[in-house]
Amino acid sequence: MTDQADTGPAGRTPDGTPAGGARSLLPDRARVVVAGHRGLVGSAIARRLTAEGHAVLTRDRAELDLRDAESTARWLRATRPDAVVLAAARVGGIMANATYPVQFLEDNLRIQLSVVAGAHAAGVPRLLFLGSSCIYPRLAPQPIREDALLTGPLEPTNEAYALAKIAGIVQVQSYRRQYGAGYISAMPTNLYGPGDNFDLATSHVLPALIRRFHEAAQAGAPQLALWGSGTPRREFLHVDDLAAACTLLLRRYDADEPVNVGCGTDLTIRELAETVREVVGYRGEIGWDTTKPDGTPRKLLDISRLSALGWRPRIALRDGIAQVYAQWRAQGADAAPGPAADPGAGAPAGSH
Ligand SMILES: NC(=O)C1=CN([C@@H]2O[C@H](COP(=O)(O)OP(=O)(O)OC[C@H]3O[C@@H](n4cnc5c(N)ncnc54)[C@H](OP(=O)(O)O)[C@@H]3O)[C@@H](O)[C@H]2O)C=CC1
Ligand SMILES: C[C@H]1O[C@H](OP(=O)(O)OP(=O)(O)OC[C@H]2O[C@@H](n3cnc4c(=O)[nH]c(N)nc43)[C@H](O)[C@@H]2O)[C@@H](O)[C@@H](O)C1=O
Repeated sequence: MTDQADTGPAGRTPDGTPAGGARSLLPDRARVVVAGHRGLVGSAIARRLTAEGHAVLTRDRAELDLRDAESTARWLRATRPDAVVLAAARVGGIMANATYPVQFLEDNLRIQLSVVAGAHAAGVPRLLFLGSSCIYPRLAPQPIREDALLTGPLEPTNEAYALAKIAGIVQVQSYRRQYGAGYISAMPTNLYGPGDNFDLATSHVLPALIRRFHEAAQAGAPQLALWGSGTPRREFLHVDDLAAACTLLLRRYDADEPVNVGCGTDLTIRELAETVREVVGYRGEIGWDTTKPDGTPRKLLDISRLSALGWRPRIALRDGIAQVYAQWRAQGADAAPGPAADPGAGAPAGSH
């Protein structure tokens, strides 16, 4: 069995070895702060850590704004965890990134400064920083290796966010180089899973397509216009697979270079749309609104570094989409009215 199976008895990893133990960089029953614990990624990592027998420590945003360096440092000093996972960030899809570059740059820089510096000041020995595949050059050779970082111009629609994330990587590397801190970075590809953001103005493509196809099917709309040309290629990883990679890295990885986390295969947005359409059961026509941006043409990650540690993704894309769609409907979220309803349904810019 790989290190990737879902759960095991408390205190043990899914491959049956102790969650901590002599070879692990994370002690048994570690106390781990998860910053961003209510988000897509943070909640999945918190579930995974709990399943492995660790204690997850959190603070809601209403009590602690992580952009506030002093309060964050005070909380980390009082908590003194064994490790910190930094999964708090301002996150969004292509339109949110392109529309609010100031917030994507400044909020993320401030959160990273607070949490990483605060963890070091509190003597926290392990920290995992979550970056993103958008840190790599827009036209990086595919699949993208970690050493492609800073070798070319970035994708303009998410340049501000990417630069904040690159600063986070360098910050983590600097604490390692200057102070010998056991701080590491993971670079996930596009993620999806339970608890994703379905707000059409700010979401990533996968939850947006689930919602838009669902609403178009409910309305009996004959056509639905999706964004861009449909030709960009993306790689999609279920967040539970990411969470397994993150706890593996906390246990086993202790080096300067970031680690890519992807599933190893990609598909076009058009192919993704066909898959989501089938899962949801929409029978109308798909059009493409080419006034909306495509973003990066392709960003498939090279995952050899992570694979060498024994990690494998387990959740097939179609199964994951069906799971997320079922969960979203079970939560009654599909019935929610409001401003996020899709103005594009039934009014495509062009059909193919
Ligand atoms: N989603 C994706 O496709 C990808 C995500 N990532 C990375 O994973 C990480 C998490 O992303 P994801 O889970 O998708 O994002 P979400 O938006 O789902 O979650 C972000 C979390 O950060 C918290 N947060 C944001 N700002 C603050 C703040 N000022 N103070 C306290 N908490 C704050 C949010 O709190 P609240 O819930 O209260 O709003 C939320 O819990 C990010 O670093 C992102 O770059 C990387 C690649 C792809
Ligand atoms: C994770 C990653 O996520 C972002 O980068 P992105 O992958 O370009 O973002 P996306 O998921 O929003 O779009 C992917 C593709 O899909 C197309 N698309 C079609 N129809 C819809 C649609 O309805 N909504 C959205 N959002 N996209 C659509 C869209 O035009 C694009 O071609 C950045 O935040 C970046 O910083 C980052 O890290």
